[in-house]
Amino acid sequence: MSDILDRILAVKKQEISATQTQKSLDKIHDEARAVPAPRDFLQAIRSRINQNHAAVIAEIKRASPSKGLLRGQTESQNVSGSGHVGNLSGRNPILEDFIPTDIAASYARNGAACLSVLTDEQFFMGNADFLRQARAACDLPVLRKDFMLDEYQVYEARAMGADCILLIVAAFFSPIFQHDSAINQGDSALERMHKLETIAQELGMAVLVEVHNADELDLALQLSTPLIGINNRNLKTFETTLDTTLQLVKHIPSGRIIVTESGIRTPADVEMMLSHCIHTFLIGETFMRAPDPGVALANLFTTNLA
Ligand SMILES: O=P(O)(O)OC[C@@H](O)[C@@H](O)c1c[nH]c2ccccc12
Repeated sequence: MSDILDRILAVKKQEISATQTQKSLDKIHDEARAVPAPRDFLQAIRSRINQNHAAVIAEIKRASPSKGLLRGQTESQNVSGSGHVGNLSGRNPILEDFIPTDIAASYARNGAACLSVLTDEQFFMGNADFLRQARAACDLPVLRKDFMLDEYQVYEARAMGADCILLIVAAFFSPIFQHDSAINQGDSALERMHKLETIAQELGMAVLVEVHNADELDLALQLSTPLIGINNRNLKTFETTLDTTLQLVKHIPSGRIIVTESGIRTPADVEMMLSHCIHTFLIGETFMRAPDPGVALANLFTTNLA
């Protein structure tokens, strides 16, 4: 039975070819060069750390395949059809409205370094418009959180306003990339990751390369980006353990910025990471389930760096 990452990638393959027939690579290429200049994602992280604060990449994620709906309502639940539920007192906070502009502004007010916005529609109920709206509502640089396989998606990311892309190493190790020549076009995993990184950098975007084990980390360290994400959630099984970060961090040379991703919930989790000199965090669910996501961020990060 194929795992969840393989299922997602199979859908991505269809999406990439479908969008490309609607809009050519040349056209998206032009759009990527016509949008306003990118914001400096790396600098935003570095300057928070230089000011002795943890750098938080705060995520806007409406749902996930493992947890279902995290915030807001689905179309069928939304009786009014307006996208708003009205201000009922005493309601469950997770049924608060999902309004990307409000969430982004709250994250920015409460000290986030950057945003991450899920744009995958089918598995995460995300949308490119959520990224556009969130970015327009604040000054923070924004990561397009999606499953990248093809150069088309990198241009598409910039065209929607993204300032950073995610490269998930496991995606390039997957059977769909390894065995489907329509997708790999003869490239090895490393060659394709290099190509996507180069395009992103030419467009002025940063690259967050995500790993989950030592083999993936070997490949990630061959890229030039300093941003290494360690995902505490295994995308094949969806099991989460913060130990993943603690194990892999030992193998990362100095000079890289390590981002601990997923499953961070409590002040004790944050303290534990800080005590291992990990200063950059990517957090979604904990904030999305809170009545006000930005306030939840401020409450989780109360201490300065040592
Ligand atoms: O909601 P969490 O457990 O705080 O996790 C956020 C982020 O790390 C997670 O959404 C994520 C990390 N890597 C990904 C790759 C694809 C989709 C989602 C992700």
